Amino acid sequence: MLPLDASSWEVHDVSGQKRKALPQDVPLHTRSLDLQRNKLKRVTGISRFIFLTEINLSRNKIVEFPHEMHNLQKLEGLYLNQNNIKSIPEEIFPHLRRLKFLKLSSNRLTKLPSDINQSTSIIYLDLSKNCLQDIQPLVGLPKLKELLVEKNQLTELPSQLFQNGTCELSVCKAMGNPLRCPPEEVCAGGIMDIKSYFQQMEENPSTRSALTVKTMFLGCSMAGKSTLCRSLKNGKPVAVAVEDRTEGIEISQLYAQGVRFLFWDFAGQEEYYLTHHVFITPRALVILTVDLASYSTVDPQSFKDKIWFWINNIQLRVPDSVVLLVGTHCDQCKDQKEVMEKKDDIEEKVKTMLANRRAVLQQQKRNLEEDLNPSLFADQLDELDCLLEYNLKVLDLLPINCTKIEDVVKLRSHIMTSIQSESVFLYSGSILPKSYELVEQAIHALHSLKEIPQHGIIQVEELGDLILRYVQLSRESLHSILRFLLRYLHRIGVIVWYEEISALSDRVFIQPSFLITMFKTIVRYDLVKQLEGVSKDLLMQEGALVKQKFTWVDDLRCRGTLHNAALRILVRRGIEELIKNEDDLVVEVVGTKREEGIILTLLQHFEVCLPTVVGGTLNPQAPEFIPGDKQWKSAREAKRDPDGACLFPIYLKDDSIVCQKWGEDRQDDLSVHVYFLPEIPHGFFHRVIVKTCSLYPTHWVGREQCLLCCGNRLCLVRQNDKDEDPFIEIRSRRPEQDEGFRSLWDLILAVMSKLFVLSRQWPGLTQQVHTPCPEKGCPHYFTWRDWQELNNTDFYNLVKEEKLVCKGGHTRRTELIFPKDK
Ligand SMILES: Nc1nc2c(ncn2[C@@H]2O[C@H](COP(=O)(O)OP(=O)(O)OP(=O)(O)O)[C@@H](O)[C@H]2O)c(=O)[nH]1
Repeated sequence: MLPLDASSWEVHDVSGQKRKALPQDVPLHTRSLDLQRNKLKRVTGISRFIFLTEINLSRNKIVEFPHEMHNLQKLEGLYLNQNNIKSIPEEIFPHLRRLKFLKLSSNRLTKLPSDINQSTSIIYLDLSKNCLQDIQPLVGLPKLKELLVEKNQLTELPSQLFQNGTCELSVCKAMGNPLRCPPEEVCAGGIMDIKSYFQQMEENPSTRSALTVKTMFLGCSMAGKSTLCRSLKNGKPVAVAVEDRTEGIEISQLYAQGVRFLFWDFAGQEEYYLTHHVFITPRALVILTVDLASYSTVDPQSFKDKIWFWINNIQLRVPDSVVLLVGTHCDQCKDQKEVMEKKDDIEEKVKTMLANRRAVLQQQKRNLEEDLNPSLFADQLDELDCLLEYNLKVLDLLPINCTKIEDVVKLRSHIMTSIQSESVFLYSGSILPKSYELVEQAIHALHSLKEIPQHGIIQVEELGDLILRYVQLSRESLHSILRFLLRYLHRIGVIVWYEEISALSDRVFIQPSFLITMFKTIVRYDLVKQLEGVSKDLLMQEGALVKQKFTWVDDLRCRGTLHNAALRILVRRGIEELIKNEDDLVVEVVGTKREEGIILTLLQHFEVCLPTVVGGTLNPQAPEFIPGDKQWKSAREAKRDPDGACLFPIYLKDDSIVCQKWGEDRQDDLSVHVYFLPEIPHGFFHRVIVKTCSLYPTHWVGREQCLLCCGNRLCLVRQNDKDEDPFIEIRSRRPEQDEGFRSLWDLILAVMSKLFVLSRQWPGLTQQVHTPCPEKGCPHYFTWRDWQELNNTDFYNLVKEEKLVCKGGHTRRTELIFPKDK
């Protein structure tokens, strides 16, 4: 663990020994002392060790920064991460002149000592996961190269830190702060973007902070989201006909009192909900709409469907959002008393729900801490700490009648007050240099002057060239800010730019609603009907026959599979209804038999669908999966066939195919349970299917189960949310001939690593892996260490090291888990 090169007699290791005080037997000449993972609350007596060059006190319970540290003048490396330190006294760092490496992450620091910059040798400084509001004291550290300040309460970074000449910073990580200056999107681009931002600020300062609020309207179907959205925009009630259901997402803008609102109205039906993750971005204002007239205080399901489901999903996906509850249809309630009763009931239940979640996480933390070997769970404990730090703000419910003008006005001013209150909505303002504003204005101007096509799809490079005609900026200056600006505009909902998808990163969608319209043509509750309605002419354009249409309809209905030719027809029809004579655009979006279009790339990227070969039998010749072996041939090649078909798990109706192939569970099946905390998010399993199946040449899928096959070995993945603690089970079956036993575990591990990659898309989620104890009648599980490491660890060693003991005291033979040892 210690990077310094110390001879063994100078190194003293007393880590992980549950010590509450410094051990007596540490030799005075010790150079490197490892005390991590103990139970120290104070560090008294450390000043005797004046030869120490390095000390590791991480993962203890220290509450005060040890004052005696100032005596350790030879100290070069100091680890104090994962403690409970709240403050650091003055007069310590000026004595630590040789200190190069300082790790103080995961503490409770609110302030830095003003003299920290007198510790002039510091090269590496980790202050992430604290509560710091200001890091100005760091200005003046001449050798600082790497600065980590993620997940604090910083609203600004000191510009002096990034001026050439005053410091040598080459790495700065500052995500997870309510930053305004520079905004977080700048920090996401790394040190060069931050430097460029401050340079622009110097050249084109702006004191105005741009207040743009992405407002997402969520809630059940018919709750009144579109009505709210349109009424707010018009400042008076706008009636929405019952048959005028939102499909996908509708976007509109409102300028009010210097604030720009971007309203994203999400359709409430389930089919649409499963694509929302494509468009939900963090730190938005969420208006959760509840129809109060149909809400029941006595039926628990009512709260569950109308509120719990939504808050839970928001919490799992964007845990740092602010949720404003709005109760509609008040006029259809009996009287004011009923409205108030429902309001109180909802608020009370929301409070209980949030408190319960917290309690579950805390209990889970205690369970892990009390385990025989808590150090195995260090990473999971950190993750739980992170979840506990997230604080979804749910504001009180505002009851309104959408048909009354006073109520619409009341809601508008309520929203204004909420976002202007800093404590509620920290993220609404970003301070941008004037040049950024000019570039954004230019983009809008170009669009309204039709220099950017109406559909808004344009290459980043072409956009850059057009902007240069409107804004007086050098090509280099524009180049240095354009990517940030696109990232920023994407986050606030003005444009859509999928920077992370390599096939699309060179394209910007200036008009997000166009993109959504394309989505709507495929992801919709009545897709079967749409497909049935495809005309002969449209079929001919694609070179298809009426007979084929019936096959498509049948495959979609029975197997949740949509042929790409059918997809092309539906999307083309959707586009042509909007835009005429844009053949190139149609090809770009829809694709051809040989080349995948934008829409298919997006649907696959966001795991809405999985390219698939339907059916297939066991193939004993299929290559064995060897983790880490890049040469392994998976279904990937078949995957990107634009003339193939795609499986849409959202359209799957049952599990019959899987049940039929798998039969009954067997006693000697190996099984692993992955528990998700606080629960498995809605739509998660669909994406599990998409991710895992894409790895295997042969698979069968059902609504909550999928069966994978590699060679002649079978692996079943299924969701179980019927028990109190929901889990995903991975069951693997011995083949008749035993020679492939090792691969069973490989299959399991491969599926698990996919599961964990996927679970990272839900920042409000954590998971734990268990293997049920095979001892007859034993209800306990073997708990595994954190599997997140799977991707970057040699997991053969990881598994080998495990000594699995269940709470009933049974040990599991490791060779059963890892037969390579035999
Ligand atoms: N009387 C009354 N009717 C309302 C109120 N709010 C909404 N409505 C009506 O309820 C119906 C559904 O409203 P929408 O705004 O379309 O609901 P939505 O949540 O957007 O529904 P989806 O598009 O399916 O997601 C419409 O006919 C509205 O006019 C209200 O406060 N009072």
